Amino acid sequence: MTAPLLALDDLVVSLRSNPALRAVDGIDVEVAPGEAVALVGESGCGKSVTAYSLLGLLAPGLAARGTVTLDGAAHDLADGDRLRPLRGRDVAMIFQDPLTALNPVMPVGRQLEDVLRVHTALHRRGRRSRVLELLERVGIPAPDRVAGSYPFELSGGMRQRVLIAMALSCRPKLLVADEPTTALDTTVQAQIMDLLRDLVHDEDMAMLFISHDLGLVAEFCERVYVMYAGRVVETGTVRRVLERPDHPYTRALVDCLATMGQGADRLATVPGSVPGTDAMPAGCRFAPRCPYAVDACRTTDPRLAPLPDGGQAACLRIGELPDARSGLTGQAEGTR
Ligand SMILES: Nc1ncnc2c1ncn2[C@@H]1O[C@H](COP(=O)(O)OP(=O)(O)OP(=O)(O)O)[C@@H](O)[C@H]1O
Repeated sequence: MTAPLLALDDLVVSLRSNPALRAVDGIDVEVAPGEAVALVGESGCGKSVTAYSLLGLLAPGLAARGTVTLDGAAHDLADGDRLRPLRGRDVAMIFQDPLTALNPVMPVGRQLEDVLRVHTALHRRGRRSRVLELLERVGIPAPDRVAGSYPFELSGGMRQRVLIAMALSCRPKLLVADEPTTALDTTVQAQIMDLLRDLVHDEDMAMLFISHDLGLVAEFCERVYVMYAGRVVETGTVRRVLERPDHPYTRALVDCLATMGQGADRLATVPGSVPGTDAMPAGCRFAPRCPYAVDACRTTDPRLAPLPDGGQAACLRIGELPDARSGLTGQAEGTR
């Protein structure tokens, strides 16, 4: 791999009230220039906390440690304030709910101009025309009218486009997108995903895409990190992970996707739930929900290890599990 654009090294995020409790527990993530990489997992696995850490935007009750290296320059993640200059300039983020990220009492054009004033040397007229150019770039049909609108006057899809324009305004090298389409209906969701795909391609921007939706990840990303209970449990190319998921948790997620593909009328879910930071099981954190778990899984904490066909997974029973393809529909062995 070429030198990564982004490397998160041994990120740990703990609760200030009790540092023994960890929302993220020692993960490494790399993104190459121009690459679209996903963090995937159910709600509560630590995806958002990971993204916020690298932008120095963690909630006050949480503390990060570890290193982020961006374009060759290393930064200590413990010092969120020092990460601030990276925001907007090198890394931009778009959020789940665009309404909370926009100022409700200022027209969106002015908000975009403000970002340009802080981060560029453009003069007033230059900023004005750049705002219109950016709004046009993100597919807003009447940029002049939209620039003068307040956020509440725009639809959810339009607001997300405005936020994407804001993220693009300083030509960041990396776009972090945290569930950017969750709040939108399906048609608009597809339009926003198409827009993001085009931008990543045309602007040669890298993307860290955060989602619980393996289907979106499959369409959109090249590599994936599957997170469970604050850890990365599997990583590899999206293609390999979807076709031959190795970790039982990834298999369960892929299974849900396959069930939905077969026209299930309910959203398929993995039975059980992700443990909270104060209830992490000993041994493998997925063992209580894992159909393949044996006694050793409940006492030994598995570490990521290379897989024969590329990527890595953290499971004691890799190699003993049934073929992943049959694992999609097959039953677990009677090994409990
Ligand atoms: N401010 C906070 N204080 C204490 N614990 C937190 C805080 N924010 C998140 N957590 C905990 O950290 C863990 C990871 O949460 P996180 O929001 O990163 O998960 P996620 O995978 O992004 O889920 P979602 O898709 O719902 O955002 C969870 O156990 C959560 O309860």
